[in-house]
Formats: sequence, structure tokens, C-alpha cells
Amino acid sequence: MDIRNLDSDQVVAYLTGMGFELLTVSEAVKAVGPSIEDALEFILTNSGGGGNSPSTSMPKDGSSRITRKMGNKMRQSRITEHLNLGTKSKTRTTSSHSVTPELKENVRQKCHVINSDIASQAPEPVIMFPCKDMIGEDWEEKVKRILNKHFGYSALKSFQKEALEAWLAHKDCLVLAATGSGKSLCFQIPSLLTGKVVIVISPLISLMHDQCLKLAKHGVSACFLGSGQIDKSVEQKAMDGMYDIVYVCPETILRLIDSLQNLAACRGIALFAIDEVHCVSKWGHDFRPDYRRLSVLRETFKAEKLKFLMFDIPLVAVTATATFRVREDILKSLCMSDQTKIVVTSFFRPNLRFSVKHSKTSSVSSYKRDFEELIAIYTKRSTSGKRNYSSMLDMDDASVSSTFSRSFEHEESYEEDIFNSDISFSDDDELALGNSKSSPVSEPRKLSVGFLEDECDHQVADDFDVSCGEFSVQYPKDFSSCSLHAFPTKPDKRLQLQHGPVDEGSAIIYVPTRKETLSIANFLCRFGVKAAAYNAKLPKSHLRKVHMQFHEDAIQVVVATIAFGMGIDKLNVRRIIHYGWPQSLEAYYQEAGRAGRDGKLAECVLYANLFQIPTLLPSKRSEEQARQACKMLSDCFRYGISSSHCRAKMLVEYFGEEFQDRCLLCDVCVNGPPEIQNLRAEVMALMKVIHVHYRQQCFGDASGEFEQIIHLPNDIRRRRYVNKANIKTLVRSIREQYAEFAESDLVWWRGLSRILENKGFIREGDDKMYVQVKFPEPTELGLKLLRSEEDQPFYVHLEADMQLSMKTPKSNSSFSEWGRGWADPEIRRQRLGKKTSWRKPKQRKSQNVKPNLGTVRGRLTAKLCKPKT
Ligand SMILES: Nc1ncnc2c1ncn2[C@@H]1O[C@H](COP(=O)(O)OP(=O)(O)OP(=O)(O)O)[C@@H](O)[C@H]1O
Ligand SMILES: [Mg+2]
Repeated sequence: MDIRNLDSDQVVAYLTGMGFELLTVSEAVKAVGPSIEDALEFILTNSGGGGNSPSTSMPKDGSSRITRKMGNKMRQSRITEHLNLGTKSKTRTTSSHSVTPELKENVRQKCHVINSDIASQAPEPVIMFPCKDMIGEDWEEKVKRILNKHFGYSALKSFQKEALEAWLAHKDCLVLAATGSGKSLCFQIPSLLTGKVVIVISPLISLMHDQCLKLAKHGVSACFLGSGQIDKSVEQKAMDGMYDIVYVCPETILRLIDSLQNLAACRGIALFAIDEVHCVSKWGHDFRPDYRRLSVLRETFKAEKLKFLMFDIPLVAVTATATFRVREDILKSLCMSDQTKIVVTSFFRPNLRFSVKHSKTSSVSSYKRDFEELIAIYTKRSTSGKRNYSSMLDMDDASVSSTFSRSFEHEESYEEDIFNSDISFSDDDELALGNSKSSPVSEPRKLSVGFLEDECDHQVADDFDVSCGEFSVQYPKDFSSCSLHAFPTKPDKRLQLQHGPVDEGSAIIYVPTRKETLSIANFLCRFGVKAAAYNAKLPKSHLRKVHMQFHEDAIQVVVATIAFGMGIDKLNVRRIIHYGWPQSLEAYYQEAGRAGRDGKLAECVLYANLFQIPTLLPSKRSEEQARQACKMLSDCFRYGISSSHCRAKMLVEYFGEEFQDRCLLCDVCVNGPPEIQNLRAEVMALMKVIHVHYRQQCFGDASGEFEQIIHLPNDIRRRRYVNKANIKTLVRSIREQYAEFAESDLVWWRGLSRILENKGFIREGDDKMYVQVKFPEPTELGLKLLRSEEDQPFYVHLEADMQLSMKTPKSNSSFSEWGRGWADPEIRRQRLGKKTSWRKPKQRKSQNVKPNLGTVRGRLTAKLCKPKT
């Protein structure tokens, strides 16, 4: 950076980044203008070199030479604070210390003495962990001041207070709170309160990037480390204690354990935070095996192991999407202490309007129908000079192979690049693209179908590394833009907003595959929407820009895979569209949670093909994990096709919360459930057919009473399933046996079998796990139903797929009727007639083709086709 050519904001950012107080810096810049040198001169002259920041000390030598080195020196002084603190007194002082080169060297030496066998070499207990007594009983007042100064908020939320209290009592803490509720503050405040470093383990680079950017804006220095970090000096600086908050991906932190011990002994580590901690669990979504190895943190940073600690360094683990099973797994896998405080808040987001719509989501014709409204919203202001941004990728559905050849060397503007089809790869992109080291870096890489075709971003840890460098401190110009707009939580108030308009804001469209990010972004761009694709395989330079521009509202819509999911905190995201089935409700709720973080009304729409049972995206899974993944997908499918339960209620209850209320905003709450129907006849027909097939397979005898279920030995079970009757076979039997049901189709019966399974009348007969029952067999309860003689009504709400199937016109009345129809001479004549006309174009076509006279067939054809004279 050329420090001679900066504007006022940049000078303020630069100097606050060096550790000076914002107020002082602002006054200085106001007085002397946008010059670092002059501003520093002003500060030093006016403050007498004493410094006024509680967390930083000022150099007493009063040098006015501005160098980056000097910034480092001033940061280093914090390390000396801790060393002095330890060697002189056990009471924390806030006095400043000047940094001489000798002292700096001394610090470095001390830091490097401490290594893996730190426990044996460490000096006497030197650093006291700040607890309530040291920070003072008035810690809440102090936190309030910090909140106000850095973030512009007036008070902590109650769950944040609870989490901080646990930290002050040196306890581990697990925080389970809704998306957007403010979990990050639980681990950001400790650094600002103590002047020590907080280490945050985070799963996605997009998330680390997002948080670092925000912190920088709020005057907190932060950086992130990972394989994508281009500036290798950042890691050393972070380990030297130069940043308040350090974000690290789990893979990297395991490599840094020794350096972290040094850091804990020098500047001090206030807390280890594990963000999105559900990634620890095999039973959750986004499982990251390296998260499980984070138990090393709890095992290493213990007072009994590191002599210089008086207390264990606490661990705080946070997530918005963990079921009971996942919570237990987290506590166990991370070896969190028995005393761990668990803070749980409601998962309910009162301002999110959920809905589900049927769509094939597979082609441009679906895009046209489904995104019409979105396009209208985002282009309404620019319809006159409608700019065509269609260059994100110049391709249509069929040809995704257009290449990315233009180099970024001649960048004109950010905007051009983001929307431009020609994306080339810079050096740091090679890794993300899996490019071999041997390939020449200078040659622009072509992005081919091979890269894009149906790959998903599941469980690709390092792919998310998008280096964004360091984050210098900047203060927000207007705090009011960050304040939470209070959304009415009272039902009657929410009712008024049922049909309320949703502001323009910005949108994220989540798609299952990388290929779709490109095709949909391209589609939207063609209609003038400022849209961009985001997936782990795109060039890092492109991803960085998308991220920045999205936050600056220069991009209206990001079309992304899960690589742009967890934790992203942009206040005015008004629409989250899932285009295709998500893999789990956890993932769905997590991604939907990006919407409405300012508290205003926001829309979360799931477009999915309700006729088709979703399938798992390819990923490496053990058998056990595959079963779990299938169960999660099944829950997600059931959410989508449900027509009678409040969507928000379904979602929060999925996470184990008891929810008596209804959201009053979702499509089900607004439209109401469909009319209840008595399906006694259909239920009995299906149950009978299931029973007959079950008997047939078990005993080779279809007739017989509805006696007790016999629990067959495994070998018989296995043999039985050689000829197992799946739901398709059963439906064919129903159509053939019951004339009144000849019109119905598979989707409808599949829906009914799901309802019967939910009510416990049938169960899956196969050992495998399916998204919905595939080989149904009766349960004891089912047999009881069959035996019941009274004509009791069986009331049911038809689910969404069943309703759709009834609305869809059938091409032929039923399979059996189609078969029977051939016996009728009139029907036969009509059908054959149709077939003839269907063949006609082919015949016409052949007339234009000249027969090959070199073959017997050709000569014969020519003879036959010869016009008669
Ligand atoms: N005490 C508070 N008062 C007002 N606003 C707050 C407070 N704490 C946090 N916020 C705001 O809430 C928003 C969401 O914060 P944050 O990103 O920490 O959410 P989160 O709980 O981590 O969500 P996610 O689970 O999606 O990651 C932020 O914009 C933040 O500024
Ligand atoms: Mg978060």
C-alpha cells in the first residue's frame, strides 16, 4: 500500500490498525488532514506519547517515522504486558509499557523457548487467567462500553450474558441459539475485555472472511489462517499475538498447537471458540473429520498440563443446528468438561416466511417460470437501459463448456470481472482447482465441463480456502445501519405481516451442484440481474470479489453451493431460494438463516420436484453414515411434501424444541391445510395388498388370515427379499384388482404408504434405509387395522405430492385399462391409427433422403419410390 496517497478513512483505518484509539485518530486526521505522518505527529505531540488505548501501548520514543515495522512494535508491547504481569505481580494491570528493541528480542526468545515440551520448561505460573474478580464485578458495565464502542449495541442478549458468565467462571460452554441471534459476540467480547487473543475454529473460508471483514469494520483486528492464506507472514504475526481474534480452519489449528502454547504463555489466549460446532458430529450435516480431532485443545490447554496457566483455557462451542444426538456427540467428541454450561435459546426465527413450491428445477424452462418474479424485483429500476450482464458464463444449458480465457491482468473494474464470462486463474487458484504443480502457472487454465459437471461441494475441506489476507481495522460510518430492527414476536402482530411485501434487499439461491451455480447465474445475468456464481471450484480471486461485492450490494443475487452457507452475516438478505432438494433440514435451516438478519420480513422458498424422491449427493460415507444421511434426507423430503404442519414449527421441532405456536407466515399457515378426507377404502386396499404379498413371500401362500407378524430368521428374510415386492409392484396389483382405483398413480399411493408408515401401520421391510418406504410390510398395528371390522373412517390430509398427482392429467387411465383396451377393436383401431400418424414424419423424411444405389436395399428403395408414370 502506498501510504502517501490515502484518504481520511484509510488513514484512520491504518492508525487504528496500529492500535491507536479511534477517537484520537479521528481528531488527529480532522486536525491535520489525511496524512499518516502528520496525524501521528499530532497524536504524539498531543498525548505526550502516553497512549490512550486500554489495549495498546504507545511508543515512548515518539518517533514519527511511519513504517509497518513500527506498527508491529506497538502490537508486540501487549506481549510484554503479559510477561511483565507474570513476573512482577499476579494482579493484572492496564499500565502501558514501552517497547525497546532489547525487550522485543527478549520476548521473542521467551516465546520460542516454549515448545511442545512446554510443561516441563515453562517458568512458574506467570499468567493469571482473567476471571470475574480480576475484571471486576462491574464486568457487565465494561462489556456494555465495549459493545457500544465497537458494535453500537446497547446491551447483551440474555444468552450472550449467560455464555460470558460461564467463560468468566472458567467453564466450557455449549451455545445453541438460532441463526442470526448473535452467537459470535460470545467469543468476540472476551478478547476485547482482556486484551488477550481469541482463537476461533471455523469450517468455511467464506465464513472466516465474512467475520474478519465485519470485525475490521468494528475496530477489532482479526485475521484468518489456512492453506489459502497467500501472505505467509500472517501466520507468524498471529502466533506473535498481533491480532485480537484469529480464525483458523480445523485442519490448520492441529498443526499450530505448539505455536499456540507459546501464544498462550506470552500474550495469552482468552478462549478457544469452535464455531459451527455441529461439524464435529457424524450425525449432523457438514461433518468434518478434523473437527473431531479438536479434542486436543481441551486436552492440551489445561492448567495441570501447562504450568503457566492457573485455569484451563475455556472452550466455547456454538451452533444453530444441532439435534439432541448431535449435542451429545459434540460434548463427548471434544472432551468438553463435565461442568460444561449448556446455553439453549429458541431456534425460532419469527421474521422468516417459509414456503415450498413444486418445480422440476432442471432446465431453462423451469428457470423462466420460477425466477420470473425475482427478475422483475431486481430489474425494475433498470428496465430502461437494461444492462445485459450475461457474460458470467456464455453458455446455455447444453453447452457448459465455454472457456475462461481472458486474463485478469487487464482488470477494468470489479463489476466487469464478476459478471464477465472470461475468468482466468491466478496462481493462488491452482490449488483450488486441483491443478497439478507441474502445469505451467502462466498458462491460463480452461474451465471445462469436467470441472463443472455435477460435482457438489460436500465435504471438500480445503477447497473453501479463499485467501482474503489481513483485515485492517475500519470503523463503521453509521452504527445505526447495524441495529436490529425489532420484528413483532406477538402472534397478532405477525398476522398483519402475512401478506406484507418483502423489501428488495439481496438474495442467495442455493443449488445442489456447481454446474447449476453457473447456469442459473448466467440465466439471471441475461435478464439484467446482477448475479454471480459461487462454488468451491471457481477461481479464488473471483470468489473474493463476489463476497466483497455481495456485501457492498453491488451484486444482487449470489447463486451458490453450500460453500457460501454457514454463518454468512449480511443484514439485508431478503430472499433465500433453495433450488432443488437440500440434503438435510439442518443444512436447509442453516442456509435459510442467512435471510432477514436485520429482523425484517424475509422469504425462504424451497423449489423442489415433489414428484421425485430426492437422492443423496455423492460423497464418501461409511455404511452407518449413509444410513444417517438417508434419514436426514428423508426428514427433509417429509418437510417439503407436508401440507398440514406449520413449516417453522416443523423446523424448530426437528431440533428438539417444543413449539406450541405457529409462525402465521408460512404457506401452510397462510393457505391452511387441505380439506381432510376419509381414505378408509384406499387404506384397506393398500393394507390388503401389502399383507397378501407379505404372506406370499414369507410362506409362499397368499391366502390366510391376518394373524400375528412372524419374526423371520435372518436367512429366510434375506431369501425372501430376492423376490421382494416394492411399492411399484404393489400399486400395479391395486390397479389390477380394484377397478375404482384404476385411475390413481404411483405418486399418490407412495404418499399414502408414507402416511401409513408415519402412523405405524407399515414399516420398511428391507435392511437398507430409504428416503421413503420402498418394501412395505405390515406391523402388528397394521394387522389390527386389517382385522377391524367396523367401517371406521380413516381421516387424512393429502400431502403435497398426492394433491399434485390428482391435479395432473393422466396420459392413460391406468396400466390395466391400457392393457384391457387392446381387446376392444375400436380402441385398437384408434391406437394403431395414432401410431401411423406418429410414424408419418419419419416416412416423409425418408423421401428426401436419396437412397444409396450401391446397396441392394438402396436399389430396392429407389425402385419402390420411383413415381409411377
Ligand atoms: N447484543 C446484540 N444486540 C444487537 N444486535 C446484536 C447483538 N449481538 C449480535 N447482534 C447482531 O446479530 C447479527 C448476527 O450475529 P452473528 O453473526 O453472531 O449470528 P450467529 O448467531 O452467529 O448466526 P449464525 O448461526 O447464522 O452464524 C449480527 O449482525 C450482530 O451484529
Ligand atoms: Mg455464526
